[in-house]
Amino acid sequence: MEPVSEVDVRRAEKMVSEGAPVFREGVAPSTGDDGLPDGGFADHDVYDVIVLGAGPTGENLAERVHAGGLRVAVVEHELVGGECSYWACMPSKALLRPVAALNDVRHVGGAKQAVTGVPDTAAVLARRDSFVSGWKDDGQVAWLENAGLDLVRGHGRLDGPRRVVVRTPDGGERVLHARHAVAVCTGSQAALPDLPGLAGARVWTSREATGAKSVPGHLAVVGGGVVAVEMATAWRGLGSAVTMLVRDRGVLANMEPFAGELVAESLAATGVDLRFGESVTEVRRDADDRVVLTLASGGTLAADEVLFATGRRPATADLGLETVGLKPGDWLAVDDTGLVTAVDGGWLYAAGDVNHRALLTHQGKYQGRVFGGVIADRVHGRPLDLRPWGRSVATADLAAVPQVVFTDPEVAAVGLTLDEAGRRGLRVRAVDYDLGDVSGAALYADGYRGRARAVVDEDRGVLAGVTFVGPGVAELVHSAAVAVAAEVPLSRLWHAVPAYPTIGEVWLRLLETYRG
Ligand SMILES: Cc1cc2nc3c(=O)[nH]c(=O)nc-3n(C[C@H](O)[C@H](O)[C@H](O)COP(=O)(O)OP(=O)(O)OC[C@H]3O[C@@H](n4cnc5c(N)ncnc54)[C@H](O)[C@@H]3O)c2cc1C
Ligand SMILES: NC(=O)c1ccc[n+]([C@@H]2O[C@H](COP(=O)([O-])OP(=O)(O)OC[C@H]3O[C@@H](n4cnc5c(N)ncnc54)[C@H](O)[C@@H]3O)[C@@H](O)[C@H]2O)c1
Repeated sequence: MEPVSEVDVRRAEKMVSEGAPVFREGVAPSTGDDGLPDGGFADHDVYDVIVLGAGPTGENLAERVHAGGLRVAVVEHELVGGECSYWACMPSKALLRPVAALNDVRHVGGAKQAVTGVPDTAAVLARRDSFVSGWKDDGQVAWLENAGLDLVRGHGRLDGPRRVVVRTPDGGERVLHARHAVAVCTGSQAALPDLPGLAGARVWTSREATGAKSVPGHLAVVGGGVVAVEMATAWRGLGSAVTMLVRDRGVLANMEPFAGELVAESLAATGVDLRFGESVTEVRRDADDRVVLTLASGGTLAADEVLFATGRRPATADLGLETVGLKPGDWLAVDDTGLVTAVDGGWLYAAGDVNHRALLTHQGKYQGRVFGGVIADRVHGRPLDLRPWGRSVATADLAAVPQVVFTDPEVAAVGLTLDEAGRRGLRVRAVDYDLGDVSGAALYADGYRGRARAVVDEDRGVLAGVTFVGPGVAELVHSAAVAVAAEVPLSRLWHAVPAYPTIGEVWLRLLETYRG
């Protein structure tokens, strides 16, 4: 079976076997002005760089730092691989994929007649379990070790500049010293509202929603963001009755408005009870073990489970931030090279969810690659390239973040929405196209419904953002990411000829519409 690890194990093994740079004592020497106390601690507890958190971000950052010839410790208090591998991206997509596959077939005349049953939910859950390796991290630990990184199991806390105290699983304590840098890659956790009764009501967060062992009869979902719509899609597709309680007027508020509209329409068509402008004021479990929600509009709603998909908070509450002058529980704002802006001395970095730039695995990995390289360059005294899109800055975080929402229809977007571009003061024009009018889309699904928008930066003749909504559009997102990140002039995009008849021919239709 393919490695389910979010990191490409084979690539790492190849890299190691090909003799990628390994730590050599002396490459990054302690110069005496490195701020470490003289003696009093074991050499093996002195590292060039300490990485807190072995999620996708920490793994990538540590690998880059090590590739730069530095000695790295990675501290992890739960599973190597982090939220993404075990409680987020992988299990959620493993639940969604069978639902999407069935939806696809049900929209193709001649094929749909072959689908007469319902999903085998036990098989779906077992497949999900295999994608999270039964919540065991042996594969990722092996990757880490093969990559030459030292794993330190336990809860890490800062204890002043460049010092980390690790509470180890055996109840002991290990003190680590960093010669050069500490990189906080501790991610984020589900944020729950402060509601009466919530603490004792055994509500679901994204962890329970992606890890459930059975299909709830009736699931209530609070929230209208990405987790809410994806989990409503998954569990509705697997047979749950689903009620969504959305306090806003629509879902997916940060995307182009038509994305949320099409997704909400489709959720309603599958039988999801969508209630907009609705909030929960109290939660309790009743004697029958049902969860009872008191609603702001009056009345109550009883369900078997309730998922609070109400956003994220940084995993910084118990990180010793107060020992370096920061406030526990805060996001860690960084500059474009990853340095925490509020801490002097150039030693504290933060990457991934915890810096709040873009809460997505691929952006965390990207930051890991960029910031890891920066750390190594700074240690070796090599010049940085700080120009926008230079090797030492995470420019894409600001201008070209791709995201796919795996609902039916899918939403694939990159860069700025029309609204965001306007707020940034760009002179832009929106170009819209009905995806159902593209031959490849019509072939893909009978009655195909979808829409595309390109946001054109009129002053520069390039794309500021692109959004596709429709079945099967997920894989289009990278073409759009290339166009936006590379700032391909529209005049040149005409020469990127989409193959006929694919959904990608929407690119041609968007250009024709823009030209008029
Ligand atoms: C349900 C859901 C689905 C998602 N789906 C997608 C998706 O499809 N695509 C996508 O791009 N993104 C998705 N995301 C977002 C993605 O999961 C995060 O952006 C990603 O996990 C962030 O990676 P990270 O390494 O920054 O943090 P994390 O993955 O949270 O890793 C942080 C690690 O640090 C460890 N840690 C924390 N504190 C300490 C400490 N003090 N000491 C030691 N270790 C510590 C944690 O145990 C963890 O292993 C999803 C999120 C959710 C909730
Ligand atoms: N496919 C993907 O890329 C994917 C999938 C899932 C999650 N993610 C990432 O994970 C992050 C977290 O997702 P999320 O959906 O939890 O957060 P979110 O910020 O996207 O959405 C939170 C939702 O909860 C609502 N909300 C917040 N507080 C509330 C309250 N007290 N009562 C009622 N509603 C409340 C908000 O209005 C919003 O609709 C996102 O930033 C997203 O990028 C990505």
